[in-house]
Amino acid sequence: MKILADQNMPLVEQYFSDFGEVERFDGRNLKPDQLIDVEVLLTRSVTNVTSELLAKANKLSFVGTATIGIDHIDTDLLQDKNIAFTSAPGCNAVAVAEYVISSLFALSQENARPLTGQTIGIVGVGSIGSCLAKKLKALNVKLLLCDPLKHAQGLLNEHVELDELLAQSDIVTFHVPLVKKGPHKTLHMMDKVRLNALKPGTTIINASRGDVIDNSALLDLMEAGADLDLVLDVWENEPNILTDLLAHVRYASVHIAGHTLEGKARGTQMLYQKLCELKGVEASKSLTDFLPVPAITQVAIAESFTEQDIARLVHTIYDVRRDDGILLRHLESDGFDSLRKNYPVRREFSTLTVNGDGSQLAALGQLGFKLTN
Ligand SMILES: NC(=O)C1=CN([C@@H]2O[C@H](COP(=O)(O)OP(=O)(O)OC[C@H]3O[C@@H](n4cnc5c(N)ncnc54)[C@H](O)[C@@H]3O)[C@@H](O)[C@H]2O)C=CC1
Ligand SMILES: O=C(O)C(=O)[C@H](O)COP(=O)(O)O
Repeated sequence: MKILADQNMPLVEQYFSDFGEVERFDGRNLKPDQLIDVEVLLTRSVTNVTSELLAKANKLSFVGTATIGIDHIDTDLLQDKNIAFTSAPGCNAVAVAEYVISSLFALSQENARPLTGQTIGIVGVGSIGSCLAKKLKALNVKLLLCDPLKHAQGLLNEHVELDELLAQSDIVTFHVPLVKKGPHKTLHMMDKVRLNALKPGTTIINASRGDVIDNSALLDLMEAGADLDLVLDVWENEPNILTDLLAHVRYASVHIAGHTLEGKARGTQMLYQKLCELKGVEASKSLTDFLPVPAITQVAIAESFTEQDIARLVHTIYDVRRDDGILLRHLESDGFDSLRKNYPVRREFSTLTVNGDGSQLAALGQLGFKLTN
């Protein structure tokens, strides 16, 4: 069996070589000829799986994307062609939630404004939004949640309409899929009108898809002197982003919010599990077979600790400012995709065990750290 996999997908040889020969491809430059005789195609978000790409795919029976987002895949086409498909729902939800939490603590430190008491609006309350909400409940913040689809299904009681959420929140973070049309479209959900209506001092975090915010309208607003704190991981027209916007962004990164070692590896594993299911074989390999021991595994904490102590703990594992530095310093010379390809190893909070006593400790467990007691 011929298996074609994105060059930035970890552990493919380890998981898939029992099925056949693995070949790698450059995600943004896959050509139809490369799909001749390929049975399994494993992609990430940068490969558009369209009828043009599949024009010569004579043996393709399975397409998997090791991502949560599926806006790059023509799923109707795959269904028409009877090609099995899976994505990796939730694979990097923890990673994105931790990216947001790292950003919140960094801003709180730099703005000398504690998180406690602030109102945080989460737009899109699926895998990522709900994982984030659960973690944030440990921090005494007020949460507002907006997800009209879940609300309509009876799965979210406390839904707040987007415009109300924008008016009431100090910080707004987006976790919606890219939906280009229909009543719940998210393309330019933050258009010129909504951007202009934001309260001065609002923080906007986008780690969903770049097109959710009209980047040109945002640039115009920032150039006109708007007082907003921007944390952007995703951009319109990646990899050729609106570089003028960078100067106005507090933390700018190259679409890496989900790129923990665990998040990416979980994505590969989920595709492996699906292929095993389709082939009727046992999925015997698991993440623990492959993930290395992290550099720091244990830390002790005093019985009583402050928000600053939690921030230090969070930033011991991941400080978003490390990624901001990478983008601003290297974008022109290295390019967006090269920075993504060479992204330094990042681990999740759960790799750190916190030793301590006291009633406050549970909050660290809720944030995702491991506890001994
Ligand atoms: N920056 C990064 O590295 C990553 C970005 N993502 C992006 O984040 C998105 C969300 O991921 P998940 O939470 O796992 O997806 P999900 O599908 O579990 O949740 C998305 C939620 O958004 C809601 N939603 C849809 N349209 C909406 C609207 N107009 N207003 C408010 N809510 C709406 C849905 O009802 C759903 O509950 C993905 O589709 C992907 O595009 C995902 C992983 C990593
Ligand atoms: O899961 C998603 O959706 C994402 O956006 C990925 O985490 C990042 O995409 P890649 O380009 O690394 O596939």
